[in-house]
Amino acid sequence: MTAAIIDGKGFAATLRERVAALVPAFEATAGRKPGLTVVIVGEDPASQVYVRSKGKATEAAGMVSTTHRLPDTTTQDDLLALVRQLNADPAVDGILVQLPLPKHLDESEVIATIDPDKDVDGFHVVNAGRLAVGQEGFVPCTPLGCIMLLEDRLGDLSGLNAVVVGRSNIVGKPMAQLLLAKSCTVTVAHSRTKDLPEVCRRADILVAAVGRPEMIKGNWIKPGATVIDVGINRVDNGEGGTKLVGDVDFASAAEVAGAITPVPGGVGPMTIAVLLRNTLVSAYRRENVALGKGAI
Ligand SMILES: NC(=O)C1=CN([C@@H]2O[C@H](COP(=O)(O)OP(=O)(O)OC[C@H]3O[C@@H](n4cnc5c(N)ncnc54)[C@H](OP(=O)(O)O)[C@@H]3O)[C@@H](O)[C@H]2O)C=CC1
Ligand SMILES: Nc1nc(=O)c2c([nH]1)NC[C@@H]1CN(c3ccc(C(=O)N[C@@H](CCC(=O)O)C(=O)O)cc3)C=[N+]21
Repeated sequence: MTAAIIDGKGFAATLRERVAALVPAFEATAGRKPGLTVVIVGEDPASQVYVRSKGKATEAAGMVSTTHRLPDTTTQDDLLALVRQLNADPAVDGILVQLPLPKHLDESEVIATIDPDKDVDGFHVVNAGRLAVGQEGFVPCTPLGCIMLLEDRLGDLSGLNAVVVGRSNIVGKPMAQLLLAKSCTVTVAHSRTKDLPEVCRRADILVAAVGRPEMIKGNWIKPGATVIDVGINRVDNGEGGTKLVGDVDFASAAEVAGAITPVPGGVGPMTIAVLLRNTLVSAYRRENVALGKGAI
């Protein structure tokens, strides 16, 4: 069997267009555009690239993008003061503090300081709690993007066996919560899981969010399963350069799976598109402008 390739990049482009199409109605009512502010501390080159592409995508969708670039020497107090200032700024609908932060800064305190109703990353404990109990809030962009791809491909997910490999607060755990909310039977695997290949083989839906290049092999996959590869790993390409690979060994997995996301071009582009979607939703909610259910 050769798996269908799930075109995350194409789906993300369509989602960005749908977001952009909903901006004018907001602007007409609120008298301003939705605004996303990104805060980046330090010079990490990969983070700089992500932040630039977020800024470009935000503007392309007709929203206001603001970026605060802070030096490595920024103190915790400086960063918290900036977050509080953004919380109080009515033109800011979404706040994203790019992670990871330099080691001397306390990420959890920074996230806890963001107004949960501007937390378009969905990382605040209030939003994690809302997701856990099924209340409206913000869902982390990467897992929400994965669910969109899964529902587009499979329709109703109820009753399917889903295995999530990875239990981080930003990907694995919210992914498991979302799959549970869609009535999947969910298993969360991690570094202490016994016989991971066997656990993976039970999955109709396999989500890999591990951070280990090409760890999940084709013979760990149930024939016909849908495989979502969240991993983004930069590795040697054997010719003196680098390339991006996922957490799934794409070549062997594609021979067994029914459908699979590629890296790049799969989940990554969805993360940014959902960030724009969350920012638009935040703007509509904050200004009490009606956004029909299921509009985005
Ligand atoms: N596409 C996108 O937009 C995004 C991609 N990513 C990528 O997704 C991947 C995961 O990210 P993130 O969740 O932040 O990573 P973390 O490092 O926070 O979490 C990794 C998880 O994988 C588990 N794990 C590690 N090694 C193994 C192993 N050998 N067997 C089983 N489980 C293992 C860990 O288990 P334990 O808890 O026991 O330590 C942990 O729960 C990374 O490649 C990252 O770059 C992340 C965010 C967005
Ligand atoms: N507060 C915060 N929120 C985040 O959402 C966040 C973060 N910090 N820190 C870093 C991770 C990682 N992340 C990605 C976004 C887009 C791609 C993406 O677009 N990837 C392209 C390839 C990009 C390339 O070529 O380098 C793809 O997979 O096709 C990947 C990864 C968001 N993150």
